[in-house]
Amino acid sequence: MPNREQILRAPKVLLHDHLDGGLRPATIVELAAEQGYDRLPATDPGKLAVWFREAADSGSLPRYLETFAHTCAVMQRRDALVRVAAECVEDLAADGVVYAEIRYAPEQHLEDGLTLEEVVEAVNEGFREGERRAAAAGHRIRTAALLTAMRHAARAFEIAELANRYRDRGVAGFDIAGAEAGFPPTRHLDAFEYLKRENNHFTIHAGEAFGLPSIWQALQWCGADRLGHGVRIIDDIEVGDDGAVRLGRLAAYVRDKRIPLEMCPTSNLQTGAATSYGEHPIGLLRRLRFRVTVNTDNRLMSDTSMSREFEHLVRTFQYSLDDLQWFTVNAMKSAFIPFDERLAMINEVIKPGYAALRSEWLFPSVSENPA
Ligand SMILES: O=c1[nH]cnc2c1ncn2[C@@H]1O[C@H](CO)[C@@H](O)[C@H]1O
Ligand SMILES: [Zn+2]
Repeated sequence: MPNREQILRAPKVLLHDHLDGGLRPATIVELAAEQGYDRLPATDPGKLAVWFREAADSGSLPRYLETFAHTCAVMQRRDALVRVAAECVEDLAADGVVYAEIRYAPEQHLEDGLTLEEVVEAVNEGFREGERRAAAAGHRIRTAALLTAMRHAARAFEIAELANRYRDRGVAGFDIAGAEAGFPPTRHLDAFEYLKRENNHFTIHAGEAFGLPSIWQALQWCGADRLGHGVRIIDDIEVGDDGAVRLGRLAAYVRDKRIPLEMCPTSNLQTGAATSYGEHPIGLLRRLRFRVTVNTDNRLMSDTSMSREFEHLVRTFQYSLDDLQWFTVNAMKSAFIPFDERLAMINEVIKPGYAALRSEWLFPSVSENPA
């Protein structure tokens, strides 16, 4: 089993990470002070970090989502967006992430007068700055934005157009997020149909706080390329007492068509979508060879990172470096950047990275961690 330090150095790919769910606590405190935002639940970064984790640990998605009011509050100005985006990339790179798609909802950053375009450009600038700083610190990382529309709102078409306008300028695709129950994906069918006509890519948060009908709509009505979470697909899988597995039609479709599942184990424990790491559907889905990927969702609210998600899985399911490589290659195959770039990432970055880790035992006296 890989140890913590090897997991940190293993190349990792992250497809599902919210920009407004990953701020550094100290940055929130500083931005709030600069901007005169006085509603933070704590002004000590350590206490604020604990507050986010505990408040998000609510067992309900709507209550989990309330915590974003404080992060979005300090992300209304250009310089704040640039800073948060740059720090996000630095943090991911320091954690060994080599490719990340980071999402956010531009419509949530307009309160101080920025336009949708200004929001996208500020975040893009921050991502590029973060990539440069990471490289200077010895970490190579490539990042792209996904533009999210909020499912309770009515701006999905406009945000889809925005994503399309910036598709060769830092934006790799589109997403919808927010409370799931009561807001089915078909509410935004016009946006998805538009993106399909434009040959663009999108993922949909589905099967997290609501079950199979949400997944079915996301795939069969909306045509999602990937599923955000998708954990409830487990409801369409039967495991008999003898261990025999039977897939329903929808689960079989998801597996047969290699639909990527953006799974976020820790986030699911907080929102009540799963009860423990051991019981999390990711174990069975990986065994059945669904196209499972591992993600952070919200690093701040879940007090997590890609390495920590991997560590939990390694501890729970005894995963090896081969398993971690499998998740990572799955994620890279499922990314929204062009095929030749994904392939080169797999062959030139990911596989050699894991091969180097796997061969360390051959050189015990030079290995950084001989145990
Ligand atoms: O797990 C999730 N499920 C649904 N919506 C989410 C989740 N995490 C974050 N957001 C929502 O996405 C917005 C844009 O990033 C966040 O502001 C939050 O409201
Ligand atoms: Zn999410």
